Amino acid sequence: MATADDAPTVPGQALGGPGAPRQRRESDPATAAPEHLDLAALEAEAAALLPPAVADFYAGGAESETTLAEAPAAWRTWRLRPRVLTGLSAVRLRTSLLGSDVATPIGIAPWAYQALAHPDGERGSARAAAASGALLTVSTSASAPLAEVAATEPGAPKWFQLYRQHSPAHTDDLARRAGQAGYRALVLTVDLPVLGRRLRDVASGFALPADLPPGNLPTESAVEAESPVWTVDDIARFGDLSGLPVVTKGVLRGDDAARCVQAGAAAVWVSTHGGRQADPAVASAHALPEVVDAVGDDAEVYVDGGLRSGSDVFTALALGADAVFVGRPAIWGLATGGADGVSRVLDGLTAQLAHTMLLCGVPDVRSVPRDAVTPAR
Ligand SMILES: Cc1cc2nc3c(=O)[nH]c(=O)nc-3n(C[C@H](O)[C@H](O)[C@H](O)COP(=O)(O)O)c2cc1C
Ligand SMILES: CCCCCCC(=O)C(=O)O
Repeated sequence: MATADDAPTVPGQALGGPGAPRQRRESDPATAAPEHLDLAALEAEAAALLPPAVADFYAGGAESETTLAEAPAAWRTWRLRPRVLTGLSAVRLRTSLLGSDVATPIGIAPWAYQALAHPDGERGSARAAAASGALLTVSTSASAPLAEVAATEPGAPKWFQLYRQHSPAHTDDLARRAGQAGYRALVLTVDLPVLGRRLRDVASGFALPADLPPGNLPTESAVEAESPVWTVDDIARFGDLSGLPVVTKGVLRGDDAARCVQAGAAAVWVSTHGGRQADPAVASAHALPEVVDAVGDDAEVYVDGGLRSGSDVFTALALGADAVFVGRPAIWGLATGGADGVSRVLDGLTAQLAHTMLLCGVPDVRSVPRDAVTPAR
């Protein structure tokens, strides 16, 4: 049996068809039958386990929550165009992102304060990503220090997401330390010049508990607040400081994507920040083609937002994404099952992707053809 870690292909026979093995190994998407992952049930389970204000902080979006609500539905405005009679019986899931080899094109998006969801926190996400062969993006607002998360499964590829939050010196220091700690890319989140108005948090009075570990907060007692705004010049500056390729996360327009790449970004990440920033904003599923066209072959393109099934992931790859990332599904996995829960989500989605590829006659995640999807009529 091919596994995610030692072989690039996943045979179709194992993907829940007649005679498919029921026994499941972590890190082996070939044996994780698609029906084993029920994200709606997982979401409900997580909401019931978490304190209501924390559950709302994770689930919520900004303003009218239109962007949040439309994100999953926007992927379903595309339809698959299966190719038949291909003789395809195995698919390749392994790919390379900014030079790092991964077993699946589905990674974990940066999300803040993971210790609020489960004691495993960011270290749990790191273990899960390593077990599933997936890329992990670690937030500046992590509840564990960046070096400790990097040292958890040190051989597994991780990227560090940078926010400006405190003093300029502290931000520079985080970028330098991310490079030294072994992160393989620096992700600048550019869609948060100011925090979105999250009305659920206002209503619940959500505040971080006093005993939440400080993570990457500065240690100095007097800390000035820094404007979170980035400019295009920061792409080269923070690339130099960290020694890492820079990814700009939160791009929704082709012209912005082209500016990022011109300024030195190695990749552009299409995102609405999970509907937590501008609202109502264009859905990632609709912004992606414009960004892909603008970037061409000059940089990699990733996407997140509302991806909830293997066919959603397949659609994103067909529209030109090199990889996708999930936020809330990883939160639900961590909240309900710690590191193992996150792995189950990653493996389940990867198995669903493999299943869709087999159904559509597409052998390789690195070259899903654009004509494999069409707008729904
Ligand atoms: C609770 C929560 C915390 C987040 N924290 C961060 C963060 O620290 N940095 C960041 O760049 N994006 C953050 N995001 C946005 C995610 O990286 C990602 O863009 C989004 O969750 C993707 O949409 P999805 O949740 O529908 O998969 C956060 C999202 C959520 C839901
Ligand atoms: C400087 C802003 C911190 C934001 C915290 C995490 C985040 O991105 C979110 O969406 O929430």
